[in-house]
Amino acid sequence: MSKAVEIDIASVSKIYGKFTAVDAISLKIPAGSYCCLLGPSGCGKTSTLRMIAGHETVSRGDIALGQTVVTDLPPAKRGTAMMFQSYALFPHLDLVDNVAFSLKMQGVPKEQRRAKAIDMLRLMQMDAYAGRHPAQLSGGQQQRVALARALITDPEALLLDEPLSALDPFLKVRMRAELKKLQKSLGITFVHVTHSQEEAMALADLIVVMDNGRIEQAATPREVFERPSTSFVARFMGDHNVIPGKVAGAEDGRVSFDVIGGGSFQASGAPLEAGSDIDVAVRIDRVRIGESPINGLGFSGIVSNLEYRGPSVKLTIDGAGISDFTAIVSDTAFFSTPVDVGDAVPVHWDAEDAIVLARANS
Ligand SMILES: Nc1ncnc2c1ncn2[C@@H]1O[C@H](COP(=O)(O)OP(=O)(O)OP(=O)(O)O)[C@@H](O)[C@H]1O
Repeated sequence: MSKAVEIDIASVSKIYGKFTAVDAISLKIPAGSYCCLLGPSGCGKTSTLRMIAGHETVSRGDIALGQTVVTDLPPAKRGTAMMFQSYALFPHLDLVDNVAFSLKMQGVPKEQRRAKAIDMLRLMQMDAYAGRHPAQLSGGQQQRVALARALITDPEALLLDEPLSALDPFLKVRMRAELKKLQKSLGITFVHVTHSQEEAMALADLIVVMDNGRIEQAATPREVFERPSTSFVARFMGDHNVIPGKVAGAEDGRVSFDVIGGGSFQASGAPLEAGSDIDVAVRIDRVRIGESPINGLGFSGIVSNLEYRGPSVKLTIDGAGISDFTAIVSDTAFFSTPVDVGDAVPVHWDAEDAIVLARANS
């Protein structure tokens, strides 16, 4: 039943009064992919989603679904469906009438729309509850009904605004797996707004990291994790130490840099002019402790905090002008030579795990 379409966002801006919430973004979301718009509160992800849906006007630029430019079309004519954060179910209607609502608006005869609504409830394994009202359902069940209601129009793209935020942590993880399964089985394009890195990593084929109305990086979860393109992405994804410094020199794909008031280090990256301000990202899970640093790939510092996490231990270390440097080491590695808060410890990493990034614009 797949009739997925590519979503093409071309130089789209959203301006509220004098405030630019979305700033000339361009993005192609491949047909049939699961795309997560990810970023902190206020970065413009909901405005972007609402412009795709047609619930918000586009100030500049164009949006196309497949071959159709939808910029000026009303929501119902776009081939998209939207699922809202609060689910927006009608409390006075039973589940069948809730799910059948948009078909009623389209003038589909009662028997036909009820039959389709029951089919959709069956797809979401909610047909046994068809006669209930929303208040008689759990959060996860309400979410399934909201999905059935969004999918009843056979959309080419489903747009989801923080669909898991109302659920408790346990249910969140379960419904997340269901969303992914549903997207795979329907084969349509999903665009899902979230501020959770973990959620985006778990779900997306394409993660679009946004900040201040702009796209910082659009890539697969693995690329975003392994090769963050900016310091903002590295910091926001939370899996890197971001160390500010100044370029001292460069040769053979290595950049030497100095931390203000601290040590001199090396990282991987293209040559940059000496004196340029840079950030360097070091993967927190690739840092080793207890090995003497060589060739500017580590330092000696003092352990300022320890967190035991079961399979791993998180250490916070200060030294060489770097504060709150984080290392995640396996429990086995940690307990073979344990250290305590206040101990001096050498930390070490490989050159390919320290990458030069564009300095954050903030
Ligand atoms: N109708 C509006 N009028 C004026 N400003 C608005 C309006 N809607 C959103 N904004 C502003 O635009 C910016 C982007 O909002 P948007 O809702 O797109 O962000 P978001 O990334 O989805 O944030 P959140 O995660 O908090 O929902 C915010 O600074 C917000 O205050």
